[in-house]
Amino acid sequence: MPKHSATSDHPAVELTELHKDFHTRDGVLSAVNDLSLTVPRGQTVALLGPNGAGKSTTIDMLLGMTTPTSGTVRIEGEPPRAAIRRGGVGAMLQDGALIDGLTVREIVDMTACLYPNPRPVDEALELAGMSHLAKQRTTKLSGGESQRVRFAVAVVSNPSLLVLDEPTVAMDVQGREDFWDTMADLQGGGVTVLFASHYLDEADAHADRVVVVSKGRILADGTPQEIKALAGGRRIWARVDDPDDPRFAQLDGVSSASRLDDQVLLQCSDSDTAIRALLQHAPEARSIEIKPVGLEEAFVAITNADVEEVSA
Ligand SMILES: Nc1ncnc2c1ncn2[C@@H]1O[C@H](COP(=O)(O)OP(=O)(O)OP(=O)(O)O)[C@@H](O)[C@H]1O
Repeated sequence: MPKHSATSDHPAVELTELHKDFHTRDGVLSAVNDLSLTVPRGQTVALLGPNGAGKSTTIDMLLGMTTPTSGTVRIEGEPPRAAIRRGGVGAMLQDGALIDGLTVREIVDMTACLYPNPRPVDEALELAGMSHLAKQRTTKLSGGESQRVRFAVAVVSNPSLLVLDEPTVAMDVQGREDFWDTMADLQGGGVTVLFASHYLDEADAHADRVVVVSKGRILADGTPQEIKALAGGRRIWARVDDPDDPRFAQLDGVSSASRLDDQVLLQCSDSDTAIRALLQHAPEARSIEIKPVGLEEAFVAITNADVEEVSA
């Protein structure tokens, strides 16, 4: 168990009405806009959003690296710096530089010395799959290996909260699998995880909760299942004689219809009702497929709806 997990009743993360404005040549850019988020201990949260959504800025504020324009950040009831000082937080950042000229072990060892109750260095190297490269100098590492070192650095303080900004970028398929296997062990031990990612399959497979952010605001917040349901649940594809028939969109259980070559694609609010209505309206329908909406499609639908709303 992580050492801080039972010390207080506060949630792992509490972001309250966070705002961050950047003053640029073109005026004030609102990177994070009234963002509030509470993460209970032990939960794994994926922060998803298009480029420039405000994910990294939110993470920077969470880690005390950027001061919010307004709003508050608490980690297990404390300001970020206090939580980090006691070793309660491990972080992997997008551009976290590794000191040149040191070996992998020296870097992890040096980091361990900064904290009161670190994990044994060998264990951190093992968790990151870097034991065999412990003597390697950081300048000789590949992109994926460098990411693993950042992970070893993140876990060596024995944190109860891991904050990871696009953790598996540059990792190959095996590296990603190993990483998530290790994460599963840490999650099983009660560690809270907040990670930003562009890999929606990772969020779907490994997060308890998905928070979709765009233009600094939260657009959707729920389990991967709930987020997928927001985009309309299921879709039906069928070959029909007239895929342009506008009456498909009016069928019971159907929220919208579109043509795909010689098929009609029905976006369903209730796929059971929709399939009955489809067969009644177009008995010739064939090659019928019903598929759930994936997280990727849901993400696109949610963020596109936001663009349309803003430009309307
Ligand atoms: N230091 C800064 N000065 C000015 N603007 C900034 C600064 N840092 C970030 N921004 C702007 O704030 C917005 C949010 O950026 P942020 O890096 O948080 O997005 P992100 O969701 O992490 O994007 P990505 O997925 O591309 O990493 C962007 O428009 C970005 O250009």
